[in-house]
Amino acid sequence: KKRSILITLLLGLICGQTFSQEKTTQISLKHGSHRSGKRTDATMQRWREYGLGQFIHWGIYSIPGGGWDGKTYGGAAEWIRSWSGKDAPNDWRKTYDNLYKQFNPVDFNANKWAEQAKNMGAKYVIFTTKHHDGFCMWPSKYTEYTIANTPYKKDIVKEVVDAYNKVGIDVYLYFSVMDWSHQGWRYDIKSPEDSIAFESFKKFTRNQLLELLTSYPSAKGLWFDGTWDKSWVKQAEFADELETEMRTLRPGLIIGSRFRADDFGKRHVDSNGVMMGDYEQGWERNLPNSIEDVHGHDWDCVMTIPDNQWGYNSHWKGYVKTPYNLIEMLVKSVSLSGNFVINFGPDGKGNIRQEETSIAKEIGDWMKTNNEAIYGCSHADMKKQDWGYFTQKGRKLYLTVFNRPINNCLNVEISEKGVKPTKAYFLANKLPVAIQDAGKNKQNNNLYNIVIPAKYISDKPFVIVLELEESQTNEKAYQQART
Ligand SMILES: C[C@@H]1O/C(=N\OC(=O)Nc2ccccc2)[C@@H](O)[C@H](O)[C@@H]1O
Repeated sequence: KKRSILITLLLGLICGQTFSQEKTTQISLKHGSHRSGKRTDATMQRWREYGLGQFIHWGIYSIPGGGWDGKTYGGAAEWIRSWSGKDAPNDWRKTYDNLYKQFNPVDFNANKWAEQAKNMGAKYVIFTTKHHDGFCMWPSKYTEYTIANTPYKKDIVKEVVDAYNKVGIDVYLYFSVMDWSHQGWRYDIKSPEDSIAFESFKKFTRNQLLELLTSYPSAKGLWFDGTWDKSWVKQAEFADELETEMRTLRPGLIIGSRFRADDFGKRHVDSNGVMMGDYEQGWERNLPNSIEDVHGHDWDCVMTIPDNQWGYNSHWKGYVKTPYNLIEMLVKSVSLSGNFVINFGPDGKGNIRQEETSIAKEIGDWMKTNNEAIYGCSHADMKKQDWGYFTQKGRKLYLTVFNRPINNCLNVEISEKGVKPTKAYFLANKLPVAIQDAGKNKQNNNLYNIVIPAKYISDKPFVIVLELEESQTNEKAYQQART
């Protein structure tokens, strides 16, 4: 018996020692993350308070709109140039590569787009300067494949930046590193020829990025894409130095986690699990389900209205999200301390389609009444309830109700020890709402029922404000319990 106790103790010691070594060993990286934790500067805080953004995918791919010669195809419309075989118009590439010669969006009016985005309640816009096909919506001097060589001629990026800034919406520039139009682009680097070609591509990419930052100084950040292929993943040093160069050129610049890979090809988070970039960009057409999924990072979710079409597609297939699907995703994003960005795909003439216009209107109407529960709000340390979501700003909790309980009682569990709600009222009309004390649960948390008046009818999600007393301790008491 004594021997077995001794062996158990020894094993425990060895495992404990191994575990503690794994926990503290950091892999030394030259090109991993250069900062951990959230950025605390004012520019990033402004980004954090946006809540709602607009994505715009607009380019040559908007001309075919997912089809050709009267036939439509299933893939993402902005990828049409890459389609081949039965899923593509025959002899497609040559046709596509000449489409820019007919790009003349006569209906384009950046001020109208900006007005619509303003009315929707968007605080920032992400605009495609260059998508994977390599066509530049600005007159880049590093390639002929630009807006300058189309019948339209004018600098669309400038028109968008100026129009959106004029109505107080910040602009972020989407840039695809992958560029199918450039001779030097490679998916991987497998030969000396690949290396030489890719060196010219890297130089071209750096030139274009510095050109964008210099030409549009009011752009607050870059939203990178097309960085998943091995060729780019192998450029840890180059990409790291380029990111540093861009941040030096534009102090405060905001760049997400999708730009570069570390010394070992790790993307989004480096080999030590530390996020690279200022916010997590992996939530693409996907949302975190809990605050744990967010890992304490800033993040944005970019979302299409149909299933998976970013560029204009004349025939939306599959499920098209309703305004209230999108409003629920927006509130859920803010309740988990993220931003929600809704994509619009204007057509080849520069029109925003009717479906997107009516969604923007419906969301805008809801935001006009309820934006206090969105702007500047973030996660509340409250137990998630079925009736909807909590967002918080200071000592105000915003309860956005999507699923009204039959008994009209919104369960609320306050884990901050000793903190009680002082009053509750509808955000829309400030009419008071009763707070019923419902005792304590087994974690000794205070329970309450917020009682929605039976006569209150709403066919839309609504917000109740719950004001809390000042917190009794600077550390939330329950956190001590958890450690
Ligand atoms: C915003 C979208 O970004 C893309 N691709 O994103 C991703 O591939 N996202 C992704 C992939 C795997 C996991 C997580 C995100 C593009 O190909 C697409 O055309 C669009 O511009």
